[in-house]
Amino acid sequence: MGLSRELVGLPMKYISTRGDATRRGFSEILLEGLAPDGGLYLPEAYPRIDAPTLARWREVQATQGYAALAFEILSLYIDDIPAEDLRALCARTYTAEVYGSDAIVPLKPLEPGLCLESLSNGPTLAFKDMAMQLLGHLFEYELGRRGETLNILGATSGDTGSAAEYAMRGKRGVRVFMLSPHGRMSPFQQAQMFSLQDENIHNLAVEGVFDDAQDIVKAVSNDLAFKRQYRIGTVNSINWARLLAQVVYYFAGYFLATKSNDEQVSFTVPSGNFGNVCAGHVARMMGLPVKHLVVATNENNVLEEFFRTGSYRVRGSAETFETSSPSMDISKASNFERFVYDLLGRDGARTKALFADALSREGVFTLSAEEFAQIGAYGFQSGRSTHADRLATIKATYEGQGVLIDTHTADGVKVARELREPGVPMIVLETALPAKFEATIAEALGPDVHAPRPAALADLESRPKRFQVMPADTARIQQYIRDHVPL
Ligand SMILES: Cc1ncc(COP(=O)(O)O)c(C=O)c1O
Ligand SMILES: N[C@@H](CCOP(=O)(O)O)C(=O)O
Repeated sequence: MGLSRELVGLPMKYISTRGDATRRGFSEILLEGLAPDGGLYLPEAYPRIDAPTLARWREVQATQGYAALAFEILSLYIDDIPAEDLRALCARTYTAEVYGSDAIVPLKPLEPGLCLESLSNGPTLAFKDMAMQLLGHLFEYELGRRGETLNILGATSGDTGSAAEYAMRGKRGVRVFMLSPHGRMSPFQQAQMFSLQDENIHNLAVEGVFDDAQDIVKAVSNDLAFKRQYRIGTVNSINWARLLAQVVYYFAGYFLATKSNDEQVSFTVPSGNFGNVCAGHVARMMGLPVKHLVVATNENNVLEEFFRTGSYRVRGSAETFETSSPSMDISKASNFERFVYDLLGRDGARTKALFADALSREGVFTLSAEEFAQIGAYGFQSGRSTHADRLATIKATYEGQGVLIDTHTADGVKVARELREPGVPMIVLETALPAKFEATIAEALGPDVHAPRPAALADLESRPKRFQVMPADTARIQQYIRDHVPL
């Protein structure tokens, strides 16, 4: 596939998926988010892990823990932060105190050959904390070093928002403007965000779906004059640092599920914006022995359809269903562009033609037969799950294995059970905890089963809320930012 490089100590630089070949360092793209040509940043080439390195990393995880493994992986991609500082940032981020156990991402067996990787034991009970906590420390470090401030503009369908706000609370020099789809998140998710009273946190509930909010984030990021004047940064997975942090738990999960590096595993990833599974793609490109990356969607099945047909057909707001796995109610997977860029042999002009031209003109693009034939080499498979599947899976997993799972993880487990193969362990990423989606848990299991929640969140939904409803209008959001950012 020709997209990797050997570990020979070359400087690590980043380029855009849309053809801007300007080589930028990590710290620059950390604060920048989207590339100036509207593309997404990727490393010039993926570092390729040889067998001795993989063996050493297995040992590092077993003897020194997750933070040390994170440092090993991150240091291949970040060479403009001194190694000792980066090591300290990893150690400060990945602690048992924040993630509930020394293992940080323990595996939970479901049945022979099938397990969950627990990614949702951080402060906001979703996998977003795995990367967002690191991002909070990285932003604070880099802004402190430069003596600058940053105004983060984000979009959330339920979990990125609270993870970002919890990670950025009290961080020097950082303000957060978080757009969410008004009325479409669970009561717990809304309360997690809207109950925050911090001055530097602004919750803007947009009249629209997640994709409308994400479109606004991209439009603002593409207004380069505004972006520079108001120092706009991003925390969505369009920011490469988010993805990079997520690469680590694919390695960690692999080491926990296997005894030797000769074994292969597959991962099933409940998917929406394609950030999580794209991190798995990066891990696989680095040489992690992953057989399949299974993309599990809910009824909003744009991605499942793509991997089945080669056509990427985004849906408008009216066609985006409101489901019981609301964080995956996404019809334009912004991160998907990174994978397609790799699939097209890193042809920036073709990627731009598909994403900037065809998609905005017609709302759809279809790969050529030759391009579609390449997908198998990248290990992707896909499946879809519905509300009835979620209820049945939550019930079967609770009654059969005594494990209570959330609605998004249920989408993953349903698809994993369909696609797993004998002899290849299947790891399903647990992307949230059931406490966030109580109504559907009650629908699946009856009113007597309660999802446990941390004592500190017992009264969450009854706390006073601070948020503002706004139209899905880029100019109005920009005006709100002008009104709240001193120049
Ligand atoms: C609980 C949960 N599961 C799955 C997803 C989908 O992940 P991704 O957007 O990285 O595909 C999200 C949102 O991103 C989420 O919050
Ligand atoms: N599901 C996400 C949507 C945003 O995804 P991101 O990974 O790009 O931040 C959410 O819960 O907000």
